[in-house]
Amino acid sequence: MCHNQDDFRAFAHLSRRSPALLPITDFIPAIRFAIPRFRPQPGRLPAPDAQQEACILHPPATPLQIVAGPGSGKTTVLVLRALRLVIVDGLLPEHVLLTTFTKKAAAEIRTRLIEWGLQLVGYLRQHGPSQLQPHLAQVDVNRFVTGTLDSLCEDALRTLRVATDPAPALLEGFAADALMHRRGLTNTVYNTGTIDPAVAGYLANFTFDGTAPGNVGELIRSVRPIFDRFAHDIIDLPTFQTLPTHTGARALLVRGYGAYVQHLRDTNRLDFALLEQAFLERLRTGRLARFTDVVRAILVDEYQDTNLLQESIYFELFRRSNASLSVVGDDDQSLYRFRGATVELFRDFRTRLATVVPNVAAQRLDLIANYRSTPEIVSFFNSFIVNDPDFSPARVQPPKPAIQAHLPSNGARVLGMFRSDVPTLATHLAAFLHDVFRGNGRVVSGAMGPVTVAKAPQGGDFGDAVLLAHSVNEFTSGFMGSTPRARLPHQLRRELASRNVGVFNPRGQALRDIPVIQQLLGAMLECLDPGSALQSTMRLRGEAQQYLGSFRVAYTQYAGTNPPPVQPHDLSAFVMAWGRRQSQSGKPWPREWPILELCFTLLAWFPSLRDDPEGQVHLEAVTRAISQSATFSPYRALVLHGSGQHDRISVENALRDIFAPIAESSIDVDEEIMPSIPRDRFAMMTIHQAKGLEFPLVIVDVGSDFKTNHAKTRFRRFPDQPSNVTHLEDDLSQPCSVGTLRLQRTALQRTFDDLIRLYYVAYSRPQSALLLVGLDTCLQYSTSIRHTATFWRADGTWAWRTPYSGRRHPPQANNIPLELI
Ligand SMILES: Nc1ncnc2c1ncn2[C@@H]1O[C@H](COP(=O)(O)OP(=O)(O)OP(=O)(O)O)[C@@H](O)[C@H]1O
Repeated sequence: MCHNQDDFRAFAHLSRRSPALLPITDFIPAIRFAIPRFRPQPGRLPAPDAQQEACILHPPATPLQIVAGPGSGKTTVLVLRALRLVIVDGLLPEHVLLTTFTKKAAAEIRTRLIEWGLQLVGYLRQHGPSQLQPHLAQVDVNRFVTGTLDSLCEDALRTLRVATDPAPALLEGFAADALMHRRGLTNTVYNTGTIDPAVAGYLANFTFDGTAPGNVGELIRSVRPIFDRFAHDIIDLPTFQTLPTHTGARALLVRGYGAYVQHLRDTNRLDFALLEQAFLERLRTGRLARFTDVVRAILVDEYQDTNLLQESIYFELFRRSNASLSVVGDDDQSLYRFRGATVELFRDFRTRLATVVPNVAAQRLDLIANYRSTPEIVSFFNSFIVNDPDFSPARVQPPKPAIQAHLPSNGARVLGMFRSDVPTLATHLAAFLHDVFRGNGRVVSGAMGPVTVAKAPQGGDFGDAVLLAHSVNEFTSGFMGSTPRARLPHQLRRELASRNVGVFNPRGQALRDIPVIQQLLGAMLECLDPGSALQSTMRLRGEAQQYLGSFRVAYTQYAGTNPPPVQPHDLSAFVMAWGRRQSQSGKPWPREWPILELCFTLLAWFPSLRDDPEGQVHLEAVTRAISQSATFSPYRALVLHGSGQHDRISVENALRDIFAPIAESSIDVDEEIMPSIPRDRFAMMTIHQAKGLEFPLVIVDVGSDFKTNHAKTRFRRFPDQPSNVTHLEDDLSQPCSVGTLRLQRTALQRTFDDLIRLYYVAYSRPQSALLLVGLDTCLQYSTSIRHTATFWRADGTWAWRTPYSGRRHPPQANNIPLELI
């Protein structure tokens, strides 16, 4: 078989015991000599430990699945394994591909590879055997191929093209949505201002509240996940459109999808889902030979969040390159079902790989030693993950053993702060944080006596703490005209501000609601289209008109304060002159003016967008919207002058393609834009964002939104309905090859699984202290507020409550494993 011949060629290289290279038995000692953090020290456990060593030294020719608990050093292991492939097995860094889930994690891996790689290579150049030297002379540790799978696909498609494959342009979310609307949905699903009723009826199954999309914005938001899933789930479209229910709607959606994909193809653009699809297609048709010929090792981090399309890419790469394959993940930390992540692909990795590549038997190794958290925290998240017996079949079989704590105790138990209302909670939490980071610490009771929760003596600051929540929105969304209410993140921001402490929560509000962004956009609007002369004649949706109006008002009010600089001209004068296309420098007005340049010029009057870390993130979101609009908007984000009717149309296009999407909240603040946050800021982030991170003090909001057992909040704590994402999985199960795999658990079970994994990730982030916060109604003995995060089980039993002996039940649950402060 061709595969086996290739196998021989590649693995002969990998398993060669060449005397020219470092013997495998010398690798770990070399690490310990060369890299300071692995140097043995009295009182420190040897690192890497025995389990990590087994993973690093595992033979490259046998695919490896590492099931790694939180804080078990999986990144460490991946990096050392990659270095071993170079030093022991003679690969060059450019042969080794390492992928992970986020750009941030990829950057972290790269930093460690380069730092440790340089130390190791430097050491071996001096102390390694002479036969190793010619190989080391070729090793450049900067050449490891690292990134997210998307970034690697994009790179490969761009750089490894044959002359007939043009370089594709990659579209960001809102640009892809705009084209999906214009080229895919219009004239199929959406005709002359109306959404096809059959399609609306079908989509209602997957909207959050079960109502059909009522306008184009909602239509786009409900269709996008379906189109993405067509690619990620590798949906067989002919089967999909002949399913017995909603057949007409399915057929229309498939037509719309076809038109959208065709348009992108014709104009040589790709959205993110199609990027991976295009990569796989080229891989399969042998058009990426230059890539597969070079790859000798593939190491994948965060494999538990892989989708079917990505799995197909990895398997195809493996099949074609016969590279050494190692995947690392933690089924208990899979969080991205809504993006098509399918934890079963990790759970069943070995059997799935064997199906695709016969005669290959992957091996599983577990990493269960935790080097991040105190034993009290480890024991807390261990008991959390086994709390609900109904969850256990969802885990890797057999489940990895309980995580073992390796750090010493600091005496503190897991803490809880529960108050009667959010303002009190915010005040007390701010006071606690202030004591810890600005005062002498806060004394709490520990199992062995009082313990002081205090900042690190050297350099400890607010940057060591984080608030994690399912959502960090600072306000509730106003419902039916009601005023939005300030949530814990906002109340805490105010409380900390009153103590002169800044917060970093750039995703706390939609871009369109941030006052300084409103002022900037209003100024830009008044430059482009003074007095709404054009805007008022355009057919924009009500929400867009309304917000664009309020941007202009925000600008007018701000300009009224005559903000500096006022020399050589003030803000109003600049905007008015721009509106008249009248140069203030006496030069003739250019024929084309990039809107991005207008934005940057205006920044002179908006210093917080330049200097404040939150402002920088918001500004970046706006400038990305402008530059992305240039990829699809007919006038490429330019304003024309002296070109007749094009002058007007260029402005109308800018309003429609840049400003309206911001006004309709179609542009997100990218969670990966993270400027360097000053250490004295207190960060708030979603649990999703915190994946892979660690902090000395982690505060998890488990209940500040739950005063009563309101039906509307159940999906966040104790769902009585399957989530819309699991509904969609069910709907697509037949035309998807992993459909039945997912259906091994009911949609409601999967909805619970997602919540359990979410809070498991949250509870495993802290190093020294974990504090759960919420309203005290959540802890009452007779509470009706069930919540997975507070150890309720799907069958309605509650681990924190045990039978009482007296006549009246106690006011508070009697088995709460928290030190309440
Ligand atoms: N053998 C070891 N001895 C001491 N510390 C270690 C060892 N291995 C890893 N660590 C440390 O443990 C912490 C967790 O490691 P790492 O960030 O690689 O975890 P992870 O497995 O990726 O975690 P998660 O899955 O929760 O994101 C890091 O601070 C790392 O330096």
